[in-house]
Amino acid sequence: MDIKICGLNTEKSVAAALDGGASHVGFIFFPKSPRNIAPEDAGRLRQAAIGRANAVAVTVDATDSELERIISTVKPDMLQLHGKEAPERIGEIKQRFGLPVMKALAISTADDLNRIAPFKGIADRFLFDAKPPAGSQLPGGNGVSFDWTLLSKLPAGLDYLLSGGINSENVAEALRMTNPPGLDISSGVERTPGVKDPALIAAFFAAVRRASAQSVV
Ligand SMILES: O=C(O)c1ccccc1NCC(=O)[C@H](O)[C@H](O)COP(=O)(O)O
Repeated sequence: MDIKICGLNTEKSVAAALDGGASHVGFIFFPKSPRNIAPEDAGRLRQAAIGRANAVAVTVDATDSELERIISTVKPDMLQLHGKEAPERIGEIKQRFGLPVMKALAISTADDLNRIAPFKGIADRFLFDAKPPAGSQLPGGNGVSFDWTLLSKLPAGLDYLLSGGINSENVAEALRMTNPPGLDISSGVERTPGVKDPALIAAFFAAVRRASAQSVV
């Protein structure tokens, strides 16, 4: 199963994610986020992931020139579009930059699942996150979960990461309820907003391994 640790901004946190077995390491390019990172710093940190994990650049309604700067500096393996990007815009971005795209969609009701269809065949993957709480300036990284039972209605075979408020305590339940192709976690492995804790990252991977072992028995 894929596991993306998102919002990394130090060498130690990248190392903890890679040592734990992360398939994806995420870097946030959104100035209002406590996890925002300069492309030059992300470009340096992502070196450790080469040959071990995919580097994901997370942007929010970025312009072509912003994307150009991030992509040329960081050389990510994938883009995560976490804003209000329409399917047409995603098609343009894919054509212009030639990178796979993961489209983030916020889920709070069964109706939100209807927003998936227009992106099928355009987005390479989905990331299902919770809606930001009232007053939050962040479209992601809010540490809140949505009702995972809604995902029982997903089209079969859809490739997605389950995201939003996942942590060591609830990951077993998340896996049991949704059996997702992948997981994404950010604030659940932080000491304070924007500050990843290598010990919490290690504990998270241990919790995933325990949960996976139990599901095999
Ligand atoms: O994490 C952020 O600060 C952020 C800001 C703007 C857009 C997206 C952002 N995060 C994207 C992610 O993929 C997070 O890992 C995801 O939202 C889950 O976060 P959390 O609920 O804290 O685990």
